[in-house]
Amino acid sequence: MKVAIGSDHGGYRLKEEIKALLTELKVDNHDFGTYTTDSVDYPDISRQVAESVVSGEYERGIIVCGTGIGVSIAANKINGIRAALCNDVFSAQMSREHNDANILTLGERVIGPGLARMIVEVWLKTEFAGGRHGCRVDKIMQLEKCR
Ligand SMILES: O=C(CO)[C@H](O)[C@H](O)[C@H](O)COP(=O)(O)O
Repeated sequence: MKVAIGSDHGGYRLKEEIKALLTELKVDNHDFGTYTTDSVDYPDISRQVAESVVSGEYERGIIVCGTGIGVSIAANKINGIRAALCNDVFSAQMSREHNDANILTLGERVIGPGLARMIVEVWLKTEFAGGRHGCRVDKIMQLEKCR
């Protein structure tokens, strides 16, 4: 699996931790920045990661900001993206099983690196369950046509 990752300054340290985890897990990944703790605008990073997932270059994306909220809102503006803010393991599992989330967002100012690692591992390994959830995800994607 190829994974795109990114963060703003508020998520930079946790993004680096996740990058190390992906390398440990031998998951092919690309870091879209930011590369320092200097202040940047999270929609710019969200857009780059989201577009790389929609284009098919990367299968999934992981984006970190201070809370995980801003990057999630921004990523969900891109057609084809289902970004889920998961600051707990159960939500991470359900976001894959029920929602087929293709982007995970996390908040560095909310959770610690240990929990974040567990969330990322579960999110990467959990498959979409399909069935009744498939119809619901299809209905979500149809909402894009209303834009
Ligand atoms: O977008 C966010 C909140 O929804 C993120 O937490 C940002 O990282 C945060 O807003 C950045 O805030 P800062 O005061 O500019 O560091």
